[in-house]
Amino acid sequence: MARVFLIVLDSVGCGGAEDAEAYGDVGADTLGHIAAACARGDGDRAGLRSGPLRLPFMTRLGLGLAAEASTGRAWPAPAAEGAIRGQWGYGVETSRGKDTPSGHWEIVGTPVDFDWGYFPDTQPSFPADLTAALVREGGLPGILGDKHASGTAIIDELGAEHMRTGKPICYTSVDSVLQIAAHEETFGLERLYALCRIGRRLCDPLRIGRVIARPFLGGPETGFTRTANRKDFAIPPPDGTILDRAVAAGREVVSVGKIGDIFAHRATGREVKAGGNMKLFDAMLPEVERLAHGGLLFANFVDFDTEFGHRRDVPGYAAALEAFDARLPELEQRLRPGDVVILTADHGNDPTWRGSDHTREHTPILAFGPGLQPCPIGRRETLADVGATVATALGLPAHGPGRSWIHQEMKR
Ligand SMILES: O=P(O)(O)O[C@H]1O[C@H](CO)[C@@H](O)[C@H]1O
Ligand SMILES: [Mn+2]
Ligand SMILES: [Mn+2]
Repeated sequence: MARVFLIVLDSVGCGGAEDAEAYGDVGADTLGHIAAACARGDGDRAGLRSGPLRLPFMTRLGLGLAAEASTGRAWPAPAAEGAIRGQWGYGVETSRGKDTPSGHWEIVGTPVDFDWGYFPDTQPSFPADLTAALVREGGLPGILGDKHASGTAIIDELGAEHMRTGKPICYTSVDSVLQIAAHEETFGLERLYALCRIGRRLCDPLRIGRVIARPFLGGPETGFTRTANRKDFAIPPPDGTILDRAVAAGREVVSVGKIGDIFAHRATGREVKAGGNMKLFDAMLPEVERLAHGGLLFANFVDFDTEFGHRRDVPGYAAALEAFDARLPELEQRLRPGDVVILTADHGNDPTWRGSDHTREHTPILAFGPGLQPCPIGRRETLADVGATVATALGLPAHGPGRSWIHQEMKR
C-alpha cells in the first residue's frame, strides 16, 4: 500500500492569483520575485549565498514550469538540468483567508467556508471588552501593543517596557490572530501559555483563527530574540480532513512541525517537532523510514514564512529554499515503491513586498515518487485537489470539493 508524504513549504507561493486585488497584492510573487532578485545579484549576502536561485531538485520536478504556468512569465532562474521527473502544476486558493490555517485546511480537503474574525488596523486594535476580560482573567496589570505589528519589531519596541511593567505584548496582523509576546523568564513560559488559553476562549465568539504564544528572551542591552517555544491555539478545522479520514481508517499518521497546532491536534497522530527547517528535516527522515504502509506523514516547514517572508529577507529566503532543495535527495532515497511525495504551499509571503504580511498567490504543487509518472497536472481550481489526491493514493474515502489528479494509470 502506498505511503504519502505531504510537505508544505510555508508561504512559498508562486504568484498569479486572480483575486490578488482584493488583498492589495496584485503582482505579488514569492518564488518569482526571489528568483528574479537572485538573477540580478540582489539575493547575495556575504557568507550566506550568491548568484542565481539554484533549486536543482525541485526544478527537475517542474517547479519552474509550475511558476511559469501560474504567472505567465518566464522562470527567472536556471532551468531544469535534464528531463522533468515530477508531476507539476499550481493551486488556486478558494478560502478567503490568506493565512496558514485557511491554506492547510483547504489542502487537506476542507476549505474554509466561513469568514474569520479580524482585528482592525487601528490603535487600540482589540475590542475594549476583550482586553478587559484578558486583563481580569489573566491577573494582568494591563497590556502593551494593542495594534498591528511585526513580531520581531514589536519586541524591540516594547520588550523593555514589558519586563519593567509585567504587561504582555498583544498584537495582531491582517491574519485572524491574537498574538501574545512575553519574556520566558520574567513573565514565564507556562504563564504565557495559560494566558493564551484564556485568550483562546475569549476569542472563540469572535471567530479568531489562532491565539499565538510568542515567548522571547534577552534584555534591553543585548536585544530580544524569539524562542522556538511558540505555541498556536487554533480553532479546530471542519470535519473530514484527510487526517480525520486516515485516522478513522486506522492508518498511521505522523505530523512534523507545526501541523499539530494548525489542526488543534485533532487526528494529527504522532507529533514530531524541532526548531528550524534543517532540524525538522533531520527529524522527518527517520519518520520516513519508519512510517507504516498506508501511512500519512504531513509536514510543515515554517522558516520560509516566519524567518524570511515576514522579515522581508530575500537572501535569507533564497538560502532557505536552496538548503531545503539540497535535502530532498535524502528523502527520495528513503522512499519505497508506491510512495508519493507532494510538495506544496499554503499561501504567499513575498519578501520583496511592502509591509510584513502574507500575500495572496497561487501555490506550486509538485509530486514525485517511485513509479509516479511525470506529467503536468495543470491548474487546480482548489488546493483541496491535493487532499483528494492523497485520498486516492492512500485508498481513503473522498470528501469535499477536491478532485484527485492521480489515477491508477498515472501511478504506474
Ligand atoms: O510578525 P510575526 O509575529 O512573525 O507574525 C506573523 O505570524 C502570524 C502567524 O503566522 C502571522 O499572522 C504574521 O503576522
Ligand atoms: Mn503559513
Ligand atoms: Mn505567517
